[in-house]
Amino acid sequence: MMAQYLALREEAGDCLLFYRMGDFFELFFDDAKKAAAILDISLTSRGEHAGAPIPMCGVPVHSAESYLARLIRAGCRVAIAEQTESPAKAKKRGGSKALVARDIVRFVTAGTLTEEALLEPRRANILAAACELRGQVGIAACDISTGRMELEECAPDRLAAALARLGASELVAPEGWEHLPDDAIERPAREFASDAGEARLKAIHSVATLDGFGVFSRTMLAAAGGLIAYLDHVGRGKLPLLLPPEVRASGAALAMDEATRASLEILQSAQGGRKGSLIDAVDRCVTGAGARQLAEDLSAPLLDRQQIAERLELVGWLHEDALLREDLRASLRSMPDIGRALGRVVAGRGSPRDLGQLRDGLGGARTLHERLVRKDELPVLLTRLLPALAGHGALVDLLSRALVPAPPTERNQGGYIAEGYDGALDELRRTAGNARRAIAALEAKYREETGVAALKIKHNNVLGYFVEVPQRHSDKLLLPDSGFTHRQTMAGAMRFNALALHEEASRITEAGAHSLAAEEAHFEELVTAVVEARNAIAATAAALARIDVAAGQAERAAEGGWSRPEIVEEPCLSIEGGRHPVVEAALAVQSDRFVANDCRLSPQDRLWLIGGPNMGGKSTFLRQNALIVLLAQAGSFVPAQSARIGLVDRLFSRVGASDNLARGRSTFMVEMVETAAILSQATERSFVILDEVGRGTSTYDGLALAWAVAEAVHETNRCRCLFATHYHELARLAETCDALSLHHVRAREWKGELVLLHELAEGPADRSYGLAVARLAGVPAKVVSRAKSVLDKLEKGRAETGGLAAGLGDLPLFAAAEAAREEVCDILRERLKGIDVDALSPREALDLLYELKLQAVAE
Ligand SMILES: Nc1ncnc2c1ncn2[C@@H]1O[C@H](COP(=O)(O)OP(=O)(O)OP(=O)(O)O)[C@@H](O)[C@H]1O
Repeated sequence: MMAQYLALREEAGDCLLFYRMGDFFELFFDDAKKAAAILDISLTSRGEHAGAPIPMCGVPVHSAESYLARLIRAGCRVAIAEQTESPAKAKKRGGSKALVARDIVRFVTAGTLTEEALLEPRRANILAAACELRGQVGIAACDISTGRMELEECAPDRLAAALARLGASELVAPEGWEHLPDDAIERPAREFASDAGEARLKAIHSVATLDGFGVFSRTMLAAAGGLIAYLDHVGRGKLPLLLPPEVRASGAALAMDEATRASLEILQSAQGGRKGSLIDAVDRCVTGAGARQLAEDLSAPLLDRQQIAERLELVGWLHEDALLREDLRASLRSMPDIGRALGRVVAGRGSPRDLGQLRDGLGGARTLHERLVRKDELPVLLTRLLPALAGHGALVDLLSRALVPAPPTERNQGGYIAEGYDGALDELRRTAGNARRAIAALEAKYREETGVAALKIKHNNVLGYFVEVPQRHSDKLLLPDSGFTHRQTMAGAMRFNALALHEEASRITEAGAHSLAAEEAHFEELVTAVVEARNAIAATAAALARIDVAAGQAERAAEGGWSRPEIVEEPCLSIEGGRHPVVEAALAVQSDRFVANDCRLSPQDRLWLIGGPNMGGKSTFLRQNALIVLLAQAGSFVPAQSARIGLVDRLFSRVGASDNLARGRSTFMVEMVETAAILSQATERSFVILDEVGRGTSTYDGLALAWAVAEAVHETNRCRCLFATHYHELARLAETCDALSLHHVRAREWKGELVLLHELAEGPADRSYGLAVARLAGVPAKVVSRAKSVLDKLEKGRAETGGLAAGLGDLPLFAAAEAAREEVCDILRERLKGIDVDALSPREALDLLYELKLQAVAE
């Protein structure tokens, strides 16, 4: 056994090995230690290896799923080694000591789950593959629980942002790749071959060319090849559901990098959970599929005004008609998750219950279609979605005729094919039923014949049917001519067989086996019918999800008094009465009111410097505007009285000195790396929020950096930007930057107490209130008073010297300083251009070089 185990262990690689032994999956050696610790089960030992006891732990097969779920959540991957022959067969093959053959039948990994119990209903489960070809990165992503597959291509420096958008549970990449992302599972580089990828996709979808699905680059196909090869590996050759791949055009979505996503807490709060995130505050979907679609929408808001308008039109339509919305949501709520049921069926892990879910879901979609199609003036998006809801009539009828109303999750007991579907099956069931009745009649007959009133006919899995009498009444049945044969003696009872009973029991067993086989055959037929219709079923699931998202957004808008944003081309951002959905919800819990604020950015006034006290609401204001942009471009209503938004191509959010120690960089370093990314990437169509950039270093350095960054954003990037800062000195930028204006969050000191008004006003902040906030926070009065005297001294010094920013007014503007440097370069460039290198003698060339060098240094 050890040799077999070690061979499988080797094959399992870095996965834990679940080694099937009878009714248990056993784990040995380090696997056992690791699993026992994670699962909190006892670690025992069995036998010896190399002179030491072998650590072992195990989990029962029937409850393996919940243990697997915990291991996967803890970041493990598991190889399942099953017995591939029965013990009887092994004995026949190799005698009584023969070892049952075992093989790894499947790998269970975070990205390749299909089991309902292991998946979160409201979250997509993405497996991604990435690789590089000729300087471009290809990414293939799929959710095998629903089969959706997407291919994209990007530059290597966009890889992190693309992966952040996908939020994959598992990522595979070629081993040794220069851009190998953290946490990627390394796979042999040869698996990422574009030819093989293309061939596999064609074979999976039975097409001669992929042109019908879109235009795919070699890079994308190479990534697809890597993805499919990995799926082959984990499924041991059995592929899950894969729908035709879709191309995600680069630039189709609002670009957001990882830091922006994290700081805006879109799908996850800073604490790591869904609670406190944007999606938690906006999700009113009634189906898991709707919630998954919403998460995708929020992760990749649109850039196409037409598409955004179509989504908004549908939300608006459902917003206006509350009755229809409620009705629609009630129907959707009762519908099963057909996308995932389909995924399981196609992966070969479907159950009768999954088929029942498909029947109910597709039937529900058909009813919804009938109801909606009768309405006048349907929104464009809905008219496009509606056809996908119908068209499954024949399949729904087949499933309805074939299945019982509530089919079980297990197939081995049968009983899921409905009566009337198959005459022969009904006959078999009748035979079994008759035999059961005959057995009941036999019991009465035997009682009468033997005169033992306590005689019973019972059944168990070992003996089958038998007659049981109390020990003291057994004499009569033990008589040689009684017609009963003794089978077993128990404490206080005796068990017998009888010919008539045996005959009836055989009839039941035989009919049972036949009907089970008949049901099994019907199950396979039904699965085939579903598999054939897989693309159409997936389209129905997607349409239902999209309708649920829109209805949920309409519901959320009605609940919170949200409005429909207007998306325009010119780079403006006019938000009246904007609110932060998460902060507002948190305040509502404590019955506090959120103070709505306006934001009015335009090409003439595109950078707002926002000052004001700590806790005054600066960060909240910055973020709420970013979130409103994000929601609007995702096609949602927004928490504002009105919003006019110039389409944003990239969204950046930076919070000064946020903690990112996990990456081993100092907070200030992180802040600067992130700021550098903005300065190099933000365009005139971008929207940037910068929250206290520069605060992570000394005052002078911080102020200098904040100053230069604000100037560069104003002069070079020319994007819309909200810049929160504590440096009063920055206010002087308003003197030189004409599209920059000063704002502050208001506060008042009233009877010595600080009152934060959370209200945005024009003009610079008058003072910091830092000490007042410290007092509010409970810093001891003695310390605050000492700070006050230090502050007085500092302020006196500032008044005398002109303060930290003294003299900065004479500094040439960022662009002007840059231009001066450019000029020098231009003179040199001009001279270089004029040189005919071939006409120079070596001596002349050397002289020229000296001259140029002299000029460059002199300038
Ligand atoms: N518009 C608002 N209406 C009501 N309460 C608000 C508003 N904005 C912020 N708050 C409350 O004030 C708290 C602090 O807000 P926020 O973090 O935005 O302040 P800040 O000015 O960025 O502070 P700091 O400078 O210390 O980072 C929030 O957690 C919230 O409870």
